[in-house]
Amino acid sequence: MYTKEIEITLLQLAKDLLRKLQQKESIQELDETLENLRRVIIYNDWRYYVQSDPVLSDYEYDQLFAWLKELETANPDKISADSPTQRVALGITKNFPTVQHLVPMLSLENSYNADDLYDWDRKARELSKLAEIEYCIEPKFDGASISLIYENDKFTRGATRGDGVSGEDITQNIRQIRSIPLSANFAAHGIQSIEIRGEVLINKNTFKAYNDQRAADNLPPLANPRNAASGSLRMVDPREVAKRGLEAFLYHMSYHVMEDGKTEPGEIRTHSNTLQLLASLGFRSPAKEMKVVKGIQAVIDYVLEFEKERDNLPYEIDGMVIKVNDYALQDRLGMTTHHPRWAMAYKFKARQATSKLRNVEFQVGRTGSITPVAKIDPVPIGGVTVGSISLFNEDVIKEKDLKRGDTVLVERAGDVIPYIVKSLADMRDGTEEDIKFPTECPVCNEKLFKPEGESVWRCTNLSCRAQVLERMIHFVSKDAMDIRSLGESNVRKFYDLGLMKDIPGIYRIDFSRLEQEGGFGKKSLTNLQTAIEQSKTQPLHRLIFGLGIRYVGETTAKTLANAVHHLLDFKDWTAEQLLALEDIGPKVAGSISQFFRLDDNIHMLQELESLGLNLKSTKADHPSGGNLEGQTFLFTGTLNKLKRNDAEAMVEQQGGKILSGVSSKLNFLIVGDDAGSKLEKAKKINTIRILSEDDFLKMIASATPVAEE
Ligand SMILES: NC(=O)c1ccc[n+]([C@@H]2O[C@H](COP(=O)([O-])OP(=O)(O)OC[C@H]3O[C@@H](n4cnc5c(N)ncnc54)[C@H](O)[C@@H]3O)[C@@H](O)[C@H]2O)c1
Ligand SMILES: [Zn+2]
Repeated sequence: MYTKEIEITLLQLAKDLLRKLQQKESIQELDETLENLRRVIIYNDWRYYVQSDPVLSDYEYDQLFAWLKELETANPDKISADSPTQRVALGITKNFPTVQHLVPMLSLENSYNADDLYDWDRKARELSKLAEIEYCIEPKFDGASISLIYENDKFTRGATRGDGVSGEDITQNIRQIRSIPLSANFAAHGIQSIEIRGEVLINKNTFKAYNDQRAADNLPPLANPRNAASGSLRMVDPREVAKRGLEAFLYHMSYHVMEDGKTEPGEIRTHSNTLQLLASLGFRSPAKEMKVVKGIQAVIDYVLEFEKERDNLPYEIDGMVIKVNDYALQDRLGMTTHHPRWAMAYKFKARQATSKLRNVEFQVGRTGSITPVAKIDPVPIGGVTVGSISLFNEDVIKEKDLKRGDTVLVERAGDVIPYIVKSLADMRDGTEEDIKFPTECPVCNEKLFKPEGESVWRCTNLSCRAQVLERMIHFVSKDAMDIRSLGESNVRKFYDLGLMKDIPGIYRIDFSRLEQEGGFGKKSLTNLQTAIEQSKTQPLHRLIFGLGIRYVGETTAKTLANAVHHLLDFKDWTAEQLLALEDIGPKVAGSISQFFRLDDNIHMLQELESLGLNLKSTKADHPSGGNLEGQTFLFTGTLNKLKRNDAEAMVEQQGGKILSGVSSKLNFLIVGDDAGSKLEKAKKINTIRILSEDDFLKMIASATPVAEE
C-alpha cells in the first residue's frame, strides 16, 4: 500500500506539521496544509486500524485531526468528501460478511484538559439555553466497539463498528462472550427489537499474558488492549475467541421498535436510566461506575478523581466519557457527521516519557534467539523506573529508526512491559551512531542465522554457552522441574566451576567436590541434593515444559504428556499426528517434530531416564468417560465413509450421547448426503453446530469439537 520511501516522507511531514502547530507558525499555503494534513491522517489511520502499529502517539494524532477540523470549519468550501473528518474509521476486513448498522456508529470528540470541557459545556448551554446541564460520566473502556441486535428477546446479530455505517458480522464470535446474554427480557418493557452498543475488552491479566506470549516469540507487544480486543473479536475460529476471555460493557441503546400497541417505556428518559435498565436485564453496563452530576465543574472533579483510581481497575480505560444525561436534550443538540454533540471523551494522559538511548545489548536466549535490549537513562513511568527495554528483533530497530544517543519516547501502558514508541529524530545533533546488529553470536562467535521470512536472528550452535545456560536455568525453574535451591546464579556458578555442563549434568553433580569448593553450608548442600533427587519424579508435563522446546508452553506440555505413554514415543510421531492434538498448530507441530528428530535430544532423554527421571505419562489410559463427555450428537443423511452404527459407537466410546431428534439439547448435527428436514430444523437453532462427515472424523481423531463453517 505504501512504499518505504513514502512512509518516511509522510512521517517527516507529520513531524513538520506538529512542529508548526507547536510553534503556532502561521500557515501560508492553506490548500497545501489541508492536503498534507489529510495525507498524514489517512496514513496514520492505516497504521493504526489496519496495521495495528501506530507510529504517532494518540495525542499527536488527535492534535493533527483537531487542526484539520479547525481549518475546515473556518473554510467550509474546502471540505472534500474524502477528508478523514467526513467518516468515522477504517477497519473492515474481508474475513466476515458486511452488515449495515441500523444507526451509524459515530466516534467521540476528544478533550485533554479542563479548558476543553469548559468550552464544550459553554457551547452546549448556549445551544440549549439552559443555565446548567446534567451530565452522566462513565469510564472510556479501551476496547473495540460492538453493536448487538435483539429481536423478540433473542440475540440475533453482532457486528463490529467497521466504518461506522456498516460493520463485520461477527455474531458467532460474540456468542462466545460470557457477559453477553443470548436472550434478555426486553418484552417486559414492551420492546420488540433493539440495537444496543458497547465495548468488548480484554482485562489486564489476559492482555499481559497475551503480550508475554508475543515477547516469547520475539515479537513486539501489542500497543494497547484495544488492538488485542479487536483482533480477538475478528478471529476466524469462534473456539479461539472463546479462549481469549473477552468481556463486554454495554452502554448505549441506539434504536428500538416497540411491540404493537405498546408505548415508550417511561424508565428510559435519560442515559443513566438506560444503563440501569441494561443492568437489570442481565447486561454488564457501567451502572456501578457511572456518576450523574450537575454542571461541568462537578464533571471535572470526578474525572480527575477517577483517573487516580485507574490502576486499580481490572481493565484498561483511556479516559472518561461525559454524556448529556437527558435524551430530549441530546436530540436537541444533535450530531455532526463525525460525532454526537452531546458526548465528549476526556482522555487521560498517556503514560509516556522521553529518555536517552545509551546502548543496545544483545542477549542470547535458550533457543538461540538474539534479543536486542535497549539501555536507557532510567526514567520513572507510571510508578516504576525503567532502564532496560527489550527491542525484540532487528526489524524493530529499523522500523523505529533507533540510533545510539537518540532521544526516545517510552510508553508503559498499565502493567504492560514498557516499550519504545519511537525515536525523536528532530532532536538529533549529529553525534548519534547507527546500531549495528551483530553477524556473530556475542557469546560463542557462531555466525548468526535468520530463516527466510522470519525477523529473529539465531545462534544455531546448540552447545553455545549462553544457550546451554539459559536451557538449564529454564529446566530448573519453578514452572518446570522446580528445583528450588538451584536458581539462576547457582546454575551459572556450577557451570563455571565445571560441575555440570548440560541438563543431565544436573543429576551428576559431584557433591563432594562442591563441598570442597566451599561457599556452601552442609545443610544447604543436603537440601539441594534432596531437591534434585525429588525432581526426578515430577510429572511428565513438567519435564516436557522444562526441555524448552520452542513454542511449547505449559498448556501444550500437558497436552503432549497426555498423548503418549512414554515421552520417547514422540520419536515415531508424524507432524500430522501432532496436528490432530488439541491446540497444536503447524508452527508448534513443526518445532516438536524437529526436537524429536535430533539424535542429541534423544540421547539426552535416554540419559535422563537412565539417571532415574520419570519419562512415563502418569495419566491412566482412559479415565472417566472420554473427551466428548456431556456432548450430544445426531446423524442425518447418508454417510460416505462410515456406517451409521459405527459412527454412533465412536461417539459413545468417547463419552458422547446420541439423541433421537433435533432440539435445543442437541450440540452437534453430523450431515451426510441428501439431508432433509433435520438439517433445516437445526439451522434455526443457533446453538447447534453443524458438521460434515469429515469434520466429524477430525473431531473424533482429536476428540475436540471443531468449529462450524
Ligand atoms: N496514534 C495514531 O496514529 C492514531 C491513528 C488513528 C486513531 N488514533 C486514535 O484513535 C482515536 C479515534 O478512535 P475512535 O474513533 O475509536 O475514537 P475514540 O477512541 O476517541 O472514542 C470513541 C470510541 O470510544 C469507545 N468507548 C469506550 N467507552 C465508551 C463509553 N462509555 N461510551 C461511548 N463510547 C465509548 C467507543 O468504542 C467509541 O467508538 C483517535 O482519537 C486517536 O486517539 C490514533
Ligand atoms: Zn552462540
